[in-house]
Amino acid sequence: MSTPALELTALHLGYVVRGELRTVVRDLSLALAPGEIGCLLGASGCGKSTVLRAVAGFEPVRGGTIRVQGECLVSPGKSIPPERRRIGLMFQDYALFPHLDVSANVAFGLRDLAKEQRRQRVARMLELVGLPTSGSAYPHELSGGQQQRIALARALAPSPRLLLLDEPFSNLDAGTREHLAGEVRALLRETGTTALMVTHDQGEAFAMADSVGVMVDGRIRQWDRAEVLYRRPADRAVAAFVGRGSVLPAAALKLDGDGFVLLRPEQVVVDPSGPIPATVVMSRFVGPGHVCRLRLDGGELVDADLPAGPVPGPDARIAFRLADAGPVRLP
Ligand SMILES: Nc1ncnc2c1ncn2[C@@H]1O[C@H](COP(=O)(O)OP(=O)(O)OP(=O)(O)O)[C@@H](O)[C@H]1O
Repeated sequence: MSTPALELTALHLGYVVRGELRTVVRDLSLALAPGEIGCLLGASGCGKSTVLRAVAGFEPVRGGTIRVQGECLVSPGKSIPPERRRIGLMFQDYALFPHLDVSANVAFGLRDLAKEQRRQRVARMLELVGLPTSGSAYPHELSGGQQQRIALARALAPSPRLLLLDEPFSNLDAGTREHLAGEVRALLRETGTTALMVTHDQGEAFAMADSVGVMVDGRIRQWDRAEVLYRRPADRAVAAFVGRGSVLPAAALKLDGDGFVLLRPEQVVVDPSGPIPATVVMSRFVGPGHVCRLRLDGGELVDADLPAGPVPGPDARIAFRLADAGPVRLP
């Protein structure tokens, strides 16, 4: 394998609170190939922003190493300062400078370039993010989505070796978020930029990333492609965090063996001759079909996505079978 663009090895991170070290990230390792987009996905407080801040150089590392393109930035006793890391940032709390126009914002990291080169680079970046005529606008004159594109242009302008994105679209409405995530992904591809993003939003993670790490309590539980996380979650915590579904004892679905299985809503097939009886608790039209909640006779609740057509009302008795690609057994 070629040298990873980013390599975190056995990272330990924490904060000193009232004189005591509180570890919040434990033994975290990951590697991104050149041009790869990775994402840490996890609930609030799991430690994902701390990882990004440590890679940027804003948090001390308590153990482990950070390498970018093979260069060691952090190891025991060594830490290269943030301004020498050549890493681009798109952080929520690193908004555009309100008193500078768009061109000056994008030019911010280009002070080493001659004036004409700088002007050309800014124009190229504004074109890249689809806002070629916005150079003289001020941030407050732009929409939230446009501001994020300018923030991206500013981050990419100095050709960073790595781009870090912290919940980059969380202030935007759901439609804009999805659209922009797709656009930014295409842009990073076009520029061959390696990126590490963090978010608690699965939609954002899946829309952007090649590889996603689900983080629980300071550790990566599973690092995989989105589809693998969805279809073969490594444990119950990942199963519960990624996608909709129900974690049930195998016996509740009349399957052999002990242990638990993950049943996704699309794996429930309503069938009058199916082996599993249930009662409809709730059904809601979402177009083109319905989302339903069913109660099994043992009391377990199951989410089901039913296709378009008549849907039994609340309290109706139904029966279902499992789709061929049935539930996944969980360790
Ligand atoms: N400066 C700090 N001093 C002490 N503890 C902190 C500090 N910053 C964060 N923490 C704690 O570290 C843990 C991880 O915080 P972090 O911000 O990395 O989580 P996160 O997963 O990014 O959450 P969010 O999505 O809410 O930003 C939390 O328990 C938080 O309270």
